Amino acid sequence: MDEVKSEAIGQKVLTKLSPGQQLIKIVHDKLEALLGGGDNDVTFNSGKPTVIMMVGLQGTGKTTTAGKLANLYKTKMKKKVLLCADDTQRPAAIDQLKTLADSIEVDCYIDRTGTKPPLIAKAAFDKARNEKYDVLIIDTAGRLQIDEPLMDELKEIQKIIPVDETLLLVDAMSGQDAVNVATTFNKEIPLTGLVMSKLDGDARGGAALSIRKMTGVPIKYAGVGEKIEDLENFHPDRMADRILGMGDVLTLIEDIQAKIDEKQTEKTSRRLMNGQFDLNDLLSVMKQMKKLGSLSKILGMIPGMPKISQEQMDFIQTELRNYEIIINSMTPQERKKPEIVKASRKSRIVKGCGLSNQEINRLLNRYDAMKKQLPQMKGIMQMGQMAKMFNQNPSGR
Ligand SMILES: Nc1nc2c(ncn2[C@@H]2O[C@H](COP(=O)(O)OP(=O)(O)OP(=O)(O)O)[C@@H](O)[C@H]2O)c(=O)[nH]1
Repeated sequence: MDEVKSEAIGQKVLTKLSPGQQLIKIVHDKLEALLGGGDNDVTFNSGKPTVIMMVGLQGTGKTTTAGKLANLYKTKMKKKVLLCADDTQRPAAIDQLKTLADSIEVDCYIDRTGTKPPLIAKAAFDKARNEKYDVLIIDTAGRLQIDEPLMDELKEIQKIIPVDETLLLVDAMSGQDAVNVATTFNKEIPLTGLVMSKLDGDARGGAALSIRKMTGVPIKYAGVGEKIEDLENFHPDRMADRILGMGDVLTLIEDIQAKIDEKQTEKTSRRLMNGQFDLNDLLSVMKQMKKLGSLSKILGMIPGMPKISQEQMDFIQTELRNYEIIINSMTPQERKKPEIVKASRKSRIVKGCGLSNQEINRLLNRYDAMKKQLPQMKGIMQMGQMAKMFNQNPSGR
């Protein structure tokens, strides 16, 4: 399809979206462009082995990923693969790679005689060339932090054998640290690609964006689990989705739009803005939240929200239910002016709602604390307004 035509279709799709969705789509596309670009896969040589060197700090997943790549190239691309255990720092790493190699029936070059890593790499390369392997994957040593001996060793390997791909392992969970590591590695030994490991974890993966931007090096693969088949080619669009939590944001906006009682929300918002907040307002906010589903569902849909355990969630839900029961046992005057609820009123409410004095005190203390946090409360109440604004057509039609 020619570009003009596809652009016209793209515009048509865009104009069908609400302004909020359009905004998210534009940000998404921009993110995708920033994350992608460049060559997103390994290019294989013909007639001589393609040499891939895995580098990175300790525990980032080099050995595991070396095995995963060997498996991918062997099973999906029918390549003859040789692994090289060049991590002489950690003897267990040699056994780890050998076990992985055996499990996928791939050859593994091992030298336990104290030979220096660059010479082991050279011997493995000679074997790969002489025995017509398509790919040689070298698992190098990791360090706790970047140091000179490590860099010298890697530079030496690059000097004595023709390394086609130097892939840096980046742990998605390590955030800004990963950005610093990648930038330093790339300055010392030019990288041809990055592998983000542990993307099956909780990390949103914002580090991928910074690393891509800071180094200009393409992200080629994503590790999505501990098993040998848990490796994917890197998809910038999926990563953009993940960073934005896009599906979730749209669902949240739609849910709010569909379920929130706009008139009630507006009324409560206005009262909040005027600094008026009583127990009737609290009851109304809780009723609106109930309509959106469980609290954990709402919090889970907001990008960047820390995970809350089921136990904590159950506790919060019970507290909210109790507040509702207590407020319903109060007189209209008490709801409007909770500060008048003293000992005798409390014992009447206790009798009415079947809960304890302590629980009533907790509600009143919470109410006091909330009143002090009115500015943030305003923001929450405005979500309903935002949803409305997002779904309006900009031309007003
Ligand atoms: N969940 C998850 N775990 C991973 C992933 N990749 C690697 N791991 C785990 O991370 C841990 C460290 O992986 P290794 O492959 O031993 O790391 P390394 O970089 O070779 O470590 P050193 O040899 O000490 O430098 C292991 O427990 C792996 O199973 C991934 O994509 N997801």
